[in-house]
This record gives sequence, C-alpha cells and structure tokens, in this order.
Amino acid sequence: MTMTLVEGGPATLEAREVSAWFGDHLVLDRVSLTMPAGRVTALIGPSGCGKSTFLRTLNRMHELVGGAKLAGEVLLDERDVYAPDRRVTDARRHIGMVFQKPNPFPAMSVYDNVLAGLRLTGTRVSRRAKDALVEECLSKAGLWREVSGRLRQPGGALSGGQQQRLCIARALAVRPRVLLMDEPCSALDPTSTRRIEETIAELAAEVTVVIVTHNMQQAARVSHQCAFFLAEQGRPGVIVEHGGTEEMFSRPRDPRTLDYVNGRFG
Ligand SMILES: Nc1ncnc2c1ncn2[C@@H]1O[C@H](COP(=O)(O)OP(=O)(O)OP(=O)(O)O)[C@@H](O)[C@H]1O
Repeated sequence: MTMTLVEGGPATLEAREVSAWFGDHLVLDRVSLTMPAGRVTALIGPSGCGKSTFLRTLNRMHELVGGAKLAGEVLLDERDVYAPDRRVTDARRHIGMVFQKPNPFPAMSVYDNVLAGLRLTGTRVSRRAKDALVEECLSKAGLWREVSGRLRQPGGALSGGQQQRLCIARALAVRPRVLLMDEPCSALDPTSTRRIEETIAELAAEVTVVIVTHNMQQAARVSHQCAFFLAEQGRPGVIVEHGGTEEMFSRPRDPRTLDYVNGRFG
C-alpha cells in the first residue's frame, strides 16, 4: 500500500506551566512559553538551567529518562501532546529533533538516512516519491548540491557539518510541524555553523524552529524571539524574560538578561 505523506506546515507550540523533575530533583518550575508558528525561538541561559530539559519536554523525550516526571501542558496548535489519547510517536513525528552531535546512521547510505524516519513511522511511499522527497529534504537542509552525486555513499563518510545537515534532512522527511534543535552547531567549525544558520533561516517559513544555543551571536542572527532561562543558587530553572530578539539584546527588562547577553556571566 502506498500512502501519501501527511502535509503539515508550521504549528504554534505552547508550553503552559511546565515543571520537570529527575527523581525528586525539580529542574524546571512552571515554565510557560509560546513558540509561534513559522518563527525561530532561541532558548538561552547558563549551563544547567534546564534549556535542554525544557526542549525534551516539548516532544515527550523527557519521559524516556527513568524516574523523570513532568507537570503542565504542551499544546501543538492548541492540542495537548500529553493528552491520553495522543500517541507518543505522533508527538515525536510532528515535533522533530536535531541533537548537539550529528547522529546519522553511519553505515547507511545518505539516501536511506534521509528516509529512515519514514520507516520508523511506518509510512510507505513509491520509489519516485522517495527520490523526490530525498532531493527536496536535502535541498531544504542546504546539502543537495554537495551530495547529489554521492547518495549511495554512507552517511558516516560526510564531514561533521554535512552530517548535521543530513540529520536536518532526515528530520524534515517526516514533515514535522516543529523542529527542535539542541545546540546543533556546537560540534561544528565556523563555516559549517554558518551553513546551518542559513538553513535555519530558510526553514523558518515551513517549520517552527526552537533552538538551544550558548552562542549569543547565533541567537541574535537566527532567532525572532528569545527566552532567557536561569536557575539561581540551586533553585529550579525558570524563564526570567522572553521577547523579540532585538529587544532582548538591546533593551531587556531584567538586568540579569542584560548581564547574560553581554557575557558578564554564564
Ligand atoms: N538525565 C538526567 N538525570 C538527572 N539529572 C539530569 C539529567 N539531565 C539533566 N539533569 C539535571 O537537570 C538540570 C538541567 O539540565 P539541562 O541539561 O536541561 O540544562 P541546560 O540548561 O540544557 O544545560 P547545558 O547548557 O549545559 O546543556 C541540571 O541540574 C542537570 O544536572
């Protein structure tokens, strides 16, 4: 049976009073944030303040950790991704993720890497549709021109930056409505970083992007809005302030935000 791929388009993601625990350790305390459709939201803040944990609550990856708990709601276009009738695989298909370290399947071809997510979701498509999808996703990830002649080579043979763009292409192939990126450039050289940033800018029109970054220039370059997380003196992480990126960098309301974006701590 051949199914057509479900078309999505960017969705608004809204976290309402999200708290997260590892065992008894509360690491996020009632965090609320709206990540608007088709925009890039950057999560910034010092190490250990809960940015990655927050990101993982958004597509139900937090619950994969033994002993992890969560309270609050995450709404994808107003529907709770944690609703009892909502399948966890649906949440993860609609809300894709790209990790800090590029993680393509190293022995699998570039072509098959792009399509790997379709297998996991059980989506079957014709050969011609697969070819078109591979080209489309690699193009959107800014990689097509570099790899169009080596689609049968293993994913592990690409450079680190190319591998990360391959992971972006793989995430796009299941047509997510939101793409979560956890420090996607931290393992990459400046040229590859620039390519990924260009890719993010191009993607924003069709997928909502939420990116964790320690690089303030990167946050300023790629995001439309920022949320500043902080966990003070052993307390759980909270959002101190969020708003338009330009405003957050030039005239934030909270002095701690100003200190952080100017590199005075963290
Ligand atoms: N798997 C885990 N088990 C137990 N505690 C964890 C786990 N993952 C994270 N934590 C704790 O949760 C808190 C938030 O960590 P998290 O990784 O979300 O912060 P972060 O802001 O993303 O940090 P960084 O910028 O260094 O990646 C920290 O105190 C961390 O030690």
